[in-house]
Amino acid sequence: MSSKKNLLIVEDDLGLQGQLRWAFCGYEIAVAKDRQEAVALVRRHEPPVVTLDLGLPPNPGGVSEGMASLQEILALAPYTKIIVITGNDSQEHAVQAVGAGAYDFYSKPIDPDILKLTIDRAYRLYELEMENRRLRRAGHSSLEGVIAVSPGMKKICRTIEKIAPADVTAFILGESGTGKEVIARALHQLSYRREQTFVAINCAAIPENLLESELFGHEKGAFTGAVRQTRGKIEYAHEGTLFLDEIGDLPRGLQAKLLRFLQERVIERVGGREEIPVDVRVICATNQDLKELIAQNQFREDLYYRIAEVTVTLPPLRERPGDAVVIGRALLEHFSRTQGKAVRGFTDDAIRAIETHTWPGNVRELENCIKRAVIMVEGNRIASEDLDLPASASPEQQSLSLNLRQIREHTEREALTRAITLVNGNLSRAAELLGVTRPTLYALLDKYEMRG
Ligand SMILES: Nc1ncnc2c1ncn2[C@@H]1O[C@H](COP(=O)(O)OP(=O)(O)OP(=O)(O)O)[C@@H](O)[C@H]1O
Repeated sequence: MSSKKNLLIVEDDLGLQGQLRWAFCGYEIAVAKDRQEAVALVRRHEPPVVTLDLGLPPNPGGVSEGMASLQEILALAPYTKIIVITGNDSQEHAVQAVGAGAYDFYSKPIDPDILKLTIDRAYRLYELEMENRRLRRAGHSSLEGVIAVSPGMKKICRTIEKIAPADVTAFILGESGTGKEVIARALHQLSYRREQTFVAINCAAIPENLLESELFGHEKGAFTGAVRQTRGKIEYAHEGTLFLDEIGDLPRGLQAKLLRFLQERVIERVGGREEIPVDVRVICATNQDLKELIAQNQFREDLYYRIAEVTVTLPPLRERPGDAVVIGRALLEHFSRTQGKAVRGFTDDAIRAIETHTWPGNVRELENCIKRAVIMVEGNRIASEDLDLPASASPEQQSLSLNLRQIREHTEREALTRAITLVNGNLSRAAELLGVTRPTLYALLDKYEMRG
């Protein structure tokens, strides 16, 4: 296969075709004379860049065929960079074409040297976007649904990978919206129970008098309204995973019953006498300080040790350098698809705003913010004002440390993450941006365990 870059020239004028072929001989060139051929060649070669004459047969004097070709090519290959070639008196059509998704326009007469600059720029952008997408996919960690680039979260992903195959009871701690349920689901997906059900129950959302039967089920006639035998969530999760969210809100009486289940792996339905063996993996989560609840006698210490066989503490988003931007990009892609809007990215100031905001509501707040911005934005890129965030964190929101080594390490880590995020993971460019050599960059990445 040729290592040359593919370029498709869509041009009906034979003279111009020859001139362009010759001028761009450094590229692997395909030439189409009309819409049909152009579309066929896009299908075959998937060229990253296309030059497209707007005046094509059967309407060489107008722009309808050119515009239709533009739309068809973009529908087939939305990342293609199309440079529209127009007559020098049709600026209006050029602008219209860019509005319809063309990368740029060029007015005749053609100066190949100048056109080549535009084409080269289009290639660079295309490659950058591909790298960006690759990175975004890379940001999708080995854990389903979990996007993470920060060292803290990567470490957590490794922990989850390790504990998934073992049937230990995991305890996930973290502020609201940090992704505790996402991590619990990912843990289930990585375990041998993945084919079975994942049952989630929020202990704080169900009134105390209903929670027992919700968890353990009940026999017919166990209480007024118990008209038939009903299985509880624990039984539903048999052979799968049971996720008990807000475990700190479990009433004392039920704590004893849950403890017994965790020790003996049998349940008794409310009003029942039969012991039913259930095989589930239990994952608990909370954003409360259970030690404090134990001290206040609101949570049983023996239950705590039973559920916390392995504790995973999710850092808040503000302590996960780089995560807000990569998660933000994935959310932008998701919401622009689901909202049917062609939003292509963030402006640099929007990225800075995302990086500097402290996200007290964590990923959930980020999610709401990006969704709103996608709905409200008028152009095809989200700017900082569309995000509607405060300009920057107030000094009291930023923790102060007076230990010089800690400050240096923290700053270095942040600079590395920022640089790598800004250049979409291209390490040569990150080294350039940081003013260090590549080996120095690698050494720093190793030092902070930020590689791979
Ligand atoms: N690392 C991540 N990558 C992608 N999406 C995430 C990530 N973490 C969280 N989310 C998304 O953020 C939202 C909140 O996550 P989740 O419900 O897991 O948080 P939580 O800590 O369980 O919240 P709460 O304590 O309020 O129950 C969800 O929509 C989830 O999909």
